[in-house]
Amino acid sequence: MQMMLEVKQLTGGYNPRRPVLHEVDFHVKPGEMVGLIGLNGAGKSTTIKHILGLMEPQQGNIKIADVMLKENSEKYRSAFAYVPETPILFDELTVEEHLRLTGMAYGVEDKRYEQSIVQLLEQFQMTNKRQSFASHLSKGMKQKVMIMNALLASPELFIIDEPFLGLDPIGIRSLLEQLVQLKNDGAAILMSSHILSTVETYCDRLIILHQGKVVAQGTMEMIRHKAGAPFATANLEELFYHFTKEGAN
Ligand SMILES: Nc1ncnc2c1ncn2[C@@H]1O[C@H](COP(=O)(O)OP(=O)(O)OP(=O)(O)O)[C@@H](O)[C@H]1O
Repeated sequence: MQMMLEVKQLTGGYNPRRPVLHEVDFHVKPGEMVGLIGLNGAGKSTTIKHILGLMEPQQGNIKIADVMLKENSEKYRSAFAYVPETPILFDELTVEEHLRLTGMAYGVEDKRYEQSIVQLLEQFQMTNKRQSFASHLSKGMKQKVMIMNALLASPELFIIDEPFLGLDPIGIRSLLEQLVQLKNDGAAILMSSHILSTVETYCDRLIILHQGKVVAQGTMEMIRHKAGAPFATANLEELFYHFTKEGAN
């Protein structure tokens, strides 16, 4: 099966003499939700910045939809939508204007646009905020606008950074339902989160980053196997602790 996202032997960071990431290697296929987890400072956001093309790999390469950014930036960029941890909106635009902009940027047809935004606004309990300016929204509502924009764009790959923090329980459930639907329809999803129970329940595979290295990856079964016999029935939190405790690797 074609890889939607391929990160190959990625070494990178903010200073060429002191890389933050060391030969990070993983992929996400269509129809898969993959969780990227690690302690504070493990390198999750740095990995995501490289994938977004905001940072240049020092070694290795990244492909989205089979192309590197430098080979075909339009194909690379239009294949994914990114939901950042901290919402980034235009204060002077309304919720609907944000959605309209996304619809235009991703070429969403008028008919699908109308149907989608009515559904999204309802699912995320934002119908009565349709005409509100972004500056008048709460933090969680801003996060919902970012998520609705990504869902409206409906790309082949979603990159979602710590999506649950600002959301209320209904928002979390709506997001998870939508992600499962998208995945079942063939989308690839890379999600970074500290909420391990949710990651364990929803992700098909996991990548555990520790001090800029992948210390374990695969299905829960594969990660349990790697941890050894005492972890045969361990949950993700126990496995996470095992692989990220001081000096684990
Ligand atoms: N702008 C920056 N300049 C220099 N170093 C940075 C910068 N941003 C992050 N770092 C360093 O890179 C390392 C990885 O940080 P990163 O933000 O990728 O971690 P993270 O896994 O996303 O953590 P968290 O769970 O806290 O969000 C840390 O040592 C951090 O200090």
